[in-house]
Amino acid sequence: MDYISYIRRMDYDELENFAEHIREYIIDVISKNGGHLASNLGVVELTLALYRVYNPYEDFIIWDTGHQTYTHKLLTGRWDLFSTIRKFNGLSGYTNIFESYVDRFGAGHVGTAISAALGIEQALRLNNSSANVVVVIGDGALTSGQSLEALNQIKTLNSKIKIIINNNSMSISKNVGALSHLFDKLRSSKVYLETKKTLKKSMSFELKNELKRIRDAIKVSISGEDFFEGLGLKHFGPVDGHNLKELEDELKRIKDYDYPTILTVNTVKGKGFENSEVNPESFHSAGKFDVSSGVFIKSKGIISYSEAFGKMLTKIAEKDEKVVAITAAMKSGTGLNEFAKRFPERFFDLGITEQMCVTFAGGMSTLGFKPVFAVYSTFLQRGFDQIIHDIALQNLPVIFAIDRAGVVGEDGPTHHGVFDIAYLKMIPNMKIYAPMDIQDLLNIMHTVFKFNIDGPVAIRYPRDYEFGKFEELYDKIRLVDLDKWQILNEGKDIAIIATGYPTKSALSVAKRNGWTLVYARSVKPIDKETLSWVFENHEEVFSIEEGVINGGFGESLSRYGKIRILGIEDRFVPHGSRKELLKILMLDEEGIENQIKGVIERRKNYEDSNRTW
Ligand SMILES: Cc1ncc(C[n+]2csc(CCOP(=O)(O)OP(=O)(O)O)c2C)c(N)n1
Ligand SMILES: CC(=O)[C@@H](O)[C@H](O)COP(=O)(O)O
Ligand SMILES: [Mg+2]
Repeated sequence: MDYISYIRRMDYDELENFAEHIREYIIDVISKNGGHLASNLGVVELTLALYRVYNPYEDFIIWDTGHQTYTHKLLTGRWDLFSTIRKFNGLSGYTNIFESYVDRFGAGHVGTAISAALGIEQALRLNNSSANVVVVIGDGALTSGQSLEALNQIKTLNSKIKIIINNNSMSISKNVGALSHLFDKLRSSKVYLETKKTLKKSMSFELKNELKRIRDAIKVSISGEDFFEGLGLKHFGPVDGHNLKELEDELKRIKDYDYPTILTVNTVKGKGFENSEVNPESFHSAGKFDVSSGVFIKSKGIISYSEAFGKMLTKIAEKDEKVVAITAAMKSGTGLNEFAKRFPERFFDLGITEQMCVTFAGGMSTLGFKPVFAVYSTFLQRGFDQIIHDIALQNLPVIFAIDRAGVVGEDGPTHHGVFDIAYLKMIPNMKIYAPMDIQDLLNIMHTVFKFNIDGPVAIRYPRDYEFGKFEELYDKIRLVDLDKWQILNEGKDIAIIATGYPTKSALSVAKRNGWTLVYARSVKPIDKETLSWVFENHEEVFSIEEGVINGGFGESLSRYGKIRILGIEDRFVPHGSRKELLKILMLDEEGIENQIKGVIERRKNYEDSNRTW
């Protein structure tokens, strides 16, 4: 069904009913699949109005981050498939160019849309095409470094793009930084909105112009020169993002302007579902929930790595006033809520600025502080140069708490944290630890802070959980020899050297088969003594890691002897549950056993066939 011509035939009452229908559908599916509920509920009307004015099949609509594109997907040929969203083999939770050509540019990370749109616009020009280029970007994403870099080029590139700010005052948590205050002021220019509402029915042309003049005066008076106008864009709005008629009028107005334009649209994150309106942060990246109560469906008695990390850091900070925590807009995801409440003066949410966070941590460390940058593995990719240039080169003692290391599940390839071992391991001075379980995460943290570190340290752990309570684990913390590998099972012929999460599965396999299992808590430095012992005493040696093989842990061991590496082959991993993905990657217990037995079998067959000859 072609929903674009369908919505264009509707009157506003029909359109409003359709918006409600879309909301109900999204709520129903996301309550079962999990997903970015609040962001999507906020842009239903915006997407409908946008696609009545622009045609996504002809124009180029670029959605920043792509996490708010559920209505876009529903309207562009994916209505019937929507129940598969974020499931293995189902629709992606983001824009994805392999899924549909109207997903003009794939995303998942924040802040790429304006850059991509400017590139697309220049390419269209070279092709003599007059298609429109429109960006939809959240107020959080607009504050990220790459967005600002791109905004700075709009005038120079003689661009005509239209940027729509979806201003809901929220990143995942409350948006931070000076620009967020500017957006708040714009949002609450109620004088303008209310005057407009009162006058709109009887508005003459003169009155309309007078109103625009008032609006412009308000914008300038609250912010000095309008920030966006200073960058060469015409700035319109704010417009009520849930009023279809107003939205459409304003979108039509900017469509034909021959200059780059930015339109501020005020939306309510989580709109239309009471629980997500009241608590948009919890419903940003929502797990499964019960629609009637709005309560999340969670297993009881579990603790996640993130939660354990956050609690442990709070404990450590109680005793050590030099410990500070830094996040790039991921306070709750990285488990830092408690720390932020306990030590507000030692907690820094710097917004979506991973590069800045790395260098900021470096700066603090030069004055004797112990900065911990808690960051998802995939987002730390943004800070790669800063890690080398600002931290490692100066051997600064900064701790990188790398959450979501390994496959993350339903967010998929944009978010899997499978590259960090490879991109960190090659950096001189960098030490990398990968705990096999939550207990050892706490042990590593305890040890790292006990003995002052003398350079950068990364601790990587997965988006996973265990049954148990923090207090019980905390009671058992102990100092560990960080750089010494542990022989957890001594067997014969076959040895496995495992690091991080797959260690537990590998241990079960080793025990069952009488093989040796060495736990490499330290990815770098390599424990050469234990490694030599392994090579000298076993016929076949395997390594296991939840990360890419190219440039990974196993590859660094291959310099010292013959090793078979189990990890992630040279391809992007799709989305699906973590369990499903570990299975297809053959990194769960069954997969590890089958891979090793397969090698042994092939070797035996080869030897047998050689003997026959
Ligand atoms: C580089 C990067 N850092 C962090 C994130 C995590 N993240 C996803 S959405 C988001 C907030 C975006 O806020 P906004 O753009 O205002 O969108 P909203 O959800 O409010 O509509 C963050 C921090 C990310 N996807 N990419
Ligand atoms: C869009 C985005 O990047 C985040 O919202 C991310 O999906 C959060 O992931 P978690 O659910 O693992 O915190
Ligand atoms: Mg926002």
